[in-house]
Amino acid sequence: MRSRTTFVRALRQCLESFQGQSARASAGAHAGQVAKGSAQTAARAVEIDTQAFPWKTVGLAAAGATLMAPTSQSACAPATEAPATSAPIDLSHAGMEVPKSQRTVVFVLGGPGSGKGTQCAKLVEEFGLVHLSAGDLLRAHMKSGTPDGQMVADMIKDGKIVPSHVTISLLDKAMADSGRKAFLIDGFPRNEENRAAFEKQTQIQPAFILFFDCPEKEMEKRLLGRNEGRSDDNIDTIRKRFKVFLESSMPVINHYKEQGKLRSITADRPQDTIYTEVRKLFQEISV
Ligand SMILES: Nc1ncnc2c1ncn2[C@@H]1O[C@H](COP(=O)(O)OP(=O)(O)OP(=O)(O)O)[C@@H](O)[C@H]1O
Ligand SMILES: Nc1ccn([C@@H]2O[C@H](COP(=O)(O)O)[C@@H](O)[C@H]2O)c(=O)n1
Repeated sequence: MRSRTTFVRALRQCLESFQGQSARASAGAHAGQVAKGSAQTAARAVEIDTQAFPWKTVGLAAAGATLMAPTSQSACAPATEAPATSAPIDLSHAGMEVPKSQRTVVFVLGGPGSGKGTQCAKLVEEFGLVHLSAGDLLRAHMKSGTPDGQMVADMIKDGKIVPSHVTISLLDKAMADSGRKAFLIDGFPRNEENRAAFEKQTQIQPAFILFFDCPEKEMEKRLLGRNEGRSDDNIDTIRKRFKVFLESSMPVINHYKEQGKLRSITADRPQDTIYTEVRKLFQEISV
């Protein structure tokens, strides 16, 4: 089983290999923006470029980071605007696949509208982790014209959980395409089937689970006010999603609680107050 120590080691390795550079890769986050919400942003999850920013932040950020990718550049494009540096370059950022055994994952869970995507965007901004939202990847997939796209669209509209093999394939591909090692996986695993299939297929155990604990009333208010044109942000589907969360996702959260891996955050507070607590979890492991 992969431990917290392993997570720290992986992050340190990244840190060491990226001194002098900062980077950021995200499933849907521009700096300072909320990560969720559109197929376009999800598509960016797998578009990582190798251009380097000057060193900006400390800790995991340094570990991290590749830039948000301009869509015209391939993952293997040379670092045309990189500042001069004698620091070693991690080839994982140049399009080479990182071995699955070196991947480190934090699952980000919580009810619909609990603020997972919002807080992930802040973590991406500060720590440079790769944010992969399962929902965003599925929404992009449903628009991709593939044969199961309509099935995924119907299931999302109905608040149902898409078969694990579809979601895991998308996550696995996004992880591989990123060329990176440390991931925030948001909205996954949603049920026991998701959890067991991910472990079996990837052999990855999460470092820990970041859980946003939020009352339904508050989540409902947020979802109804989100206004991103999502097919499932209507009161009928929202109620179905709450039911699925209680019946299918809570057992997964309880499983990780029993394993001592749950880091629970009270989520019906202002975003910045929440983030102050969230970031400490990641600072702890970056020192
Ligand atoms: N702490 C907060 N207080 C008030 N509103 C918030 C807070 N955090 C997020 N929001 C808002 O609530 C809405 C839902 O947030 P977000 O998309 O981050 O939730 P989520 O858990 O990722 O949802 P989903 O699982 O449905 O994708 C957004 O409009 C966001 O701006
Ligand atoms: N592991 C998952 C994650 C999501 N879905 C489907 O997507 C919908 C939206 O998810 P968000 O995390 O963006 O709220 C969700 O209601 C499911 O229909 C899934 O099937 N499996």
